[in-house]
Amino acid sequence: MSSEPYTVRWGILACGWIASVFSEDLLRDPATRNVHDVHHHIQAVASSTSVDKAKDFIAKVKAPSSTTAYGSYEELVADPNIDIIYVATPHSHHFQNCLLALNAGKNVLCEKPFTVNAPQLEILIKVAKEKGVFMMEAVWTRFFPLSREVRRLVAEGEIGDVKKVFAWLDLAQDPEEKYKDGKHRMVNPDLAGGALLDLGLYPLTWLFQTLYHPLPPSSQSSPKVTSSIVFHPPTGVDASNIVLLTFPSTGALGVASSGMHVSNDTSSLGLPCARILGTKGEITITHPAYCPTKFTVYKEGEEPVERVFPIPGAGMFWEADETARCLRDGKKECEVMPLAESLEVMRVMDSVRAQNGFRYPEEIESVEY
Ligand SMILES: NC(=O)C1=CN([C@@H]2O[C@H](COP(=O)(O)OP(=O)(O)OC[C@H]3O[C@@H](n4cnc5c(N)ncnc54)[C@H](OP(=O)(O)O)[C@@H]3O)[C@@H](O)[C@H]2O)C=CC1
Ligand SMILES: O=C1OC[C@@H](O)[C@H](O)[C@H]1O
Repeated sequence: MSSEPYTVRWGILACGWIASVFSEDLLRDPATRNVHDVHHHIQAVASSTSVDKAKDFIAKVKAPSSTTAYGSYEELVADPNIDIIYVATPHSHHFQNCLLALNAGKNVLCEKPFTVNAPQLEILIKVAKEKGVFMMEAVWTRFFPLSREVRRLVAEGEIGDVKKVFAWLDLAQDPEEKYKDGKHRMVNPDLAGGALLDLGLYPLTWLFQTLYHPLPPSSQSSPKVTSSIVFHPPTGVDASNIVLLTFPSTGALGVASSGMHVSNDTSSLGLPCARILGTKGEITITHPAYCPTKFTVYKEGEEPVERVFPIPGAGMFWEADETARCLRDGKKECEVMPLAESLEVMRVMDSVRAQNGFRYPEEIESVEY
């Protein structure tokens, strides 16, 4: 293998909050996280609002002044100097933006949740395969060294057979007051708002990466879903939810909950966001579920073992590094976040919404675009 790092040329689609966090992470020297095999270059940035917004974004994240600024997503996906498009629009727009990029023959890393519903994701997967390009949902949490270590411990039976997992992501946001006009993407049904799609993805990630991902493919069958939702009456999206999953091949149970009214760790006290219960012990992950830095292993008759995993930056670079390795190696998907598993999670969220009579406007549920 060459000793030169493999460089990926990124195209950033949208200039909102997470796009800036991700871009700043791309620009961090990989050596600061002891990564030497891949490197990231921001080739171009596009805003659907204006080219000036893209220019301001480039200046704000301190991307090189040679970075191309576009005033439309169409121009971005047509740029032949881009290897991969990072989609950072609200959930409602992921389907159409990913399709745009895929149809232009571009590889895609799309922010979570992948789409509004599973039928949309099925189409994206089909198109990505037809075009022969790489695609992945940007579930950054899965790529943390902490998550990899937890998956290893679970797979190697450190706490025996995992039979129950409880996971939470409640972030108190006072939506009645803070999002009073109903326009913010957290509560806006036109942007696929609500706790489940935005926050619920993370506790579901903890269930899936401990109760589903470690299983051999022949045992990875769809979980049975039972759920309850409490709505946010001003806009009709879900404010809070509890999802109970039963995994048929192992008989393991998982409870995932998310919401916008209370917090599962109001004062950053190091309270749990997940408890992984096995027949020989437990692993407790500290809040927040999207970027925890600590877990503790408890076993009968043994001192608890606490493990700390610092994040040198925002922590989004680890998913970018893995994406770069996949592109370098010619892979079309990543085994850490396989497309089939994204689809399973999306199907769970579809079931939860169907069980509770929660549908978004037809325009964004549609598979026609
Ligand atoms: N991985 C993580 O930790 C996080 C992931 N996310 C995910 O990232 C996505 C974006 O979230 P976030 O960055 O907070 O959102 P923002 O509202 O800050 O940014 C979204 C951007 O999308 C573009 N956009 C295109 N069409 C629309 C539209 N109709 N309404 C609003 N914006 C539009 C705009 O960029 P422009 O005008 O430049 O085209 C806008 O700035 C979500 O899907 C969310 O789930 C969010 C936060 C954290
Ligand atoms: O992905 C996310 O993680 C952090 C939350 O604050 C944010 O709302 C969500 O989109």
